[in-house]
Amino acid sequence: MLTDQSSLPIHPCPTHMPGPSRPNDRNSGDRNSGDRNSGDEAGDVRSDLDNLAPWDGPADSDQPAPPLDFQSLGKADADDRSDSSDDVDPLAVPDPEKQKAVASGPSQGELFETAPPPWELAVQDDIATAKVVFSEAPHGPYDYRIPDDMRDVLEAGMRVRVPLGRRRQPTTGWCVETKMGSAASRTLKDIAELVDQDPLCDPPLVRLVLWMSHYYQAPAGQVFDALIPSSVRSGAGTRERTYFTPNTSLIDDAVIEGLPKKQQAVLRFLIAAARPMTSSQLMVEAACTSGPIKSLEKKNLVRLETRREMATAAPMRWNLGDGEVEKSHSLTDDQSNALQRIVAAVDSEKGKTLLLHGVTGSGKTEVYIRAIEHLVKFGRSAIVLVPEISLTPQTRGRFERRFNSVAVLHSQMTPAERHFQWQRIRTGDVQVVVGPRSAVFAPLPHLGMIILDEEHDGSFKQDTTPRYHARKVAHARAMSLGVPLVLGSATPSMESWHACTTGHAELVPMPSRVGNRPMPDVQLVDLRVRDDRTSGSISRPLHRAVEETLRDPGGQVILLLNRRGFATTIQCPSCGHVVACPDCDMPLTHHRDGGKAVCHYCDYTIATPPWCPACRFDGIRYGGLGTQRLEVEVKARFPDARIARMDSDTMKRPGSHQRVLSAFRSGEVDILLGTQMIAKGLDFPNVLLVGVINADGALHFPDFRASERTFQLVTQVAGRTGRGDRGGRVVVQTFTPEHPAIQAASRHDYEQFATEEMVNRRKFNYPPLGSVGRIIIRGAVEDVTEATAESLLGRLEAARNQLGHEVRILGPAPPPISKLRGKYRFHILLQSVEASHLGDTIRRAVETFTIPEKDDVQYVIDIDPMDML
Ligand SMILES: Nc1ncnc2c1ncn2[C@@H]1O[C@H](COP(=O)(O)OP(=O)(O)OP(=O)(O)O)[C@@H](O)[C@H]1O
Ligand SMILES: [Zn+2]
Repeated sequence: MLTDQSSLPIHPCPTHMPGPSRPNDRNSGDRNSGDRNSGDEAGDVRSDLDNLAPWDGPADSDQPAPPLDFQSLGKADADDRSDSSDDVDPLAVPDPEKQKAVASGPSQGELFETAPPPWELAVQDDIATAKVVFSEAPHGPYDYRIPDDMRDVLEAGMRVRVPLGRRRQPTTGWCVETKMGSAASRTLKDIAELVDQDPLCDPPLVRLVLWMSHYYQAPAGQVFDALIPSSVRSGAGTRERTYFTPNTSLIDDAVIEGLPKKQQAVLRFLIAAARPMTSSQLMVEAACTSGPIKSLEKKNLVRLETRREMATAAPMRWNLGDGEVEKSHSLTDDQSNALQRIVAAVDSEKGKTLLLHGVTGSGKTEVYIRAIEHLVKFGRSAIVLVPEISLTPQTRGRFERRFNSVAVLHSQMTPAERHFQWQRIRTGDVQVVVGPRSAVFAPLPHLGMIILDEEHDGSFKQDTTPRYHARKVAHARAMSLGVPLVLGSATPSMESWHACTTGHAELVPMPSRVGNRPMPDVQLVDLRVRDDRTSGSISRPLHRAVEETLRDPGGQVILLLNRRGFATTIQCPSCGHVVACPDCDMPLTHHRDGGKAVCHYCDYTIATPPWCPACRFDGIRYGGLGTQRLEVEVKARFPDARIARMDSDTMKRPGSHQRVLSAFRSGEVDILLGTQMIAKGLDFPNVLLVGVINADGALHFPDFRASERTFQLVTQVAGRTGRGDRGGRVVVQTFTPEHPAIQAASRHDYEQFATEEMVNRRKFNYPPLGSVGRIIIRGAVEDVTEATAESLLGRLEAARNQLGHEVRILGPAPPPISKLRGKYRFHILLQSVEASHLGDTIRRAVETFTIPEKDDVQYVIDIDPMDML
């Protein structure tokens, strides 16, 4: 990859490194690292930003690199686009040396005043070095010498143990590059030890790590940790076994003849077996005790080799005897057209993005399956990413029945299972990987396609470092391998829709439902109209509709309320006091089971106070509506109906999700009520009515995506009905029936919504028309935190001005959650039409930005944030 050695920034052995990130000062790197165990935002801490070396080589594959100018979807931030406007490597990371006006680290010149004499250069050419990054601060990269005996073994993507600073024990890091010759080799320390025998990441994945590290401004070591599950890193479910082989160089007939009888027998057996054997295998098969084996070992006539192996056999395959059958349907016209276009993309062997815009119930899954069937014929494999909640037995079953070898990854696997699946995937045993966002990293050796189902779903964005979006990473990975990326949704994200209008993705519409079923009728109930209102949360029209549906034999109802708990505020009617979380300043939610008041941001829980904690007034009031209160009301209104509630409170135990859904499927439940969990992907033909209790819930958030979320939620939940031959209808309760998002959802009109929404986004160049970055600053003392935010703002403005980039910088301001887990929060928003300008500005600003340890303030960079809370 690297050709011009002389221009390399040399990262000398850490102990010799001056400057702010000097690792021998143990604390300096951890300066901003805060409390690593505090949950969501833990660990996503910036200290010194990586001095990334110039990883700007071409892709390893001989596939032509696709053009990269992919507005906001997968724009890989290739700043060196000017070099070659067309063939830009999607994983290219710009050369910091080219960009840096002020070098932050020591340059080669500063370190070595005189050039080494030529004879030394000749020797140095023969020195192999490795670049190593760390997940804990200091993050590197630092160069190390590769000892001769490791030269042929060490590759990028392996873990190594190396001396770091003054630490007594070697530190584990990831090798990201090996190369020959280094002018500074005299000062380099040796790699102490290899942790892995084989790389855990192949070269394309290593490049993906480096690209993610650059784009998301996260330490490469932490990106590796996100890529390689901890169960794999720790070898969960494995054990070490020692194997014996004959030491042929010392063995001849005379030697064997000279041995005692038992040892002779064992050695002959081992030679004849012609494979390495463990001592227990030998003892059984050669019918001996451990004595002769030990003697042979002492005489050096057998060689020992330890290997780490899976201790357990395959975890059980999903129990397919669940009474379901998977029919292979004859395709609808929409489906065959969509399939043709995907197959054409696969056969073109080019990286290409397709957006499958299929209305709810159009049969998108069948298209994915057929497309994968096409791929598997050529020995290739696919990744299917789904929202975690869609990993229901229904989805698993669909894939497992149609392919011989499927790996389903989900959050309830044991570490050993996860490791086992990872190994299976890596050996090329698996045709299809189905899983949530982290499955985008599945190490399939012959990856031929990536599919994101429900691509608009918020769960594809990770909310801890590295704060990646699986769609963007999937795009980068697919394009670098030259394989298609298929995005599927009934309500595509504005990003993906925009990519189609700019020619960066191909739109594949599926406008009709399977069997030409009509889309369900949607009735809007205006909650401002008195006559329709009741004292509860279910309006008269919705009440009537539920009654009618329950009278229909087998008719089922889904009710959506996107708020869990019983009451969302606990307020004193006398003094107005609201019971709030002391750590987050957010109102506590009353949960009836157990009489608890819970903070939904940090889980802080107290017994619900019987009187006002402020004025002792005896008559505290529960306001607002959660799913628990709705359940109580529904039970009272429809006493004969069988009701199930589905939200994260009732779905805590493994398998509970599946139990409720199969009860609903088999007709043992008449009314299923719950949060957005029930809005996604469910396919039940007897659902004749969907009720939305409050469509405005998400509308008034201070977030430019509020309309989009509302449209998606209402459209998706509406799509759960009318999926059988019995039709279906939808009742949506709202205080703003005239809102464009609600209007468009009521007509199932995505295009109308998208067109209007794009006009709004254009006004302020919000994504997808521009890029947004967010920096959250948090600390224990409010004004110190604010002052830190202000000084970061100054850096950002200076960086922008130096670079001459057009970047709008807003803030610092307190976000809606202005206090979380006892820390005050401020945020700064950055906006730019060019993603790379935004990234450069932040990178430049934080390069030398350090916060005094005593301030106890940390900051987090979130590129393409999905929420502003
Ligand atoms: N060609 C076909 N003929 C008959 N039934 C089909 C066909 N294709 C799919 N189906 C069935 O139609 C139903 C809906 O399919 P699927 O769940 O894939 O839709 P979808 O497009 O993913 O919908 P949603 O976006 O609402 O989740 C499933 O029960 C599936 O088995
Ligand atoms: Zn809290």
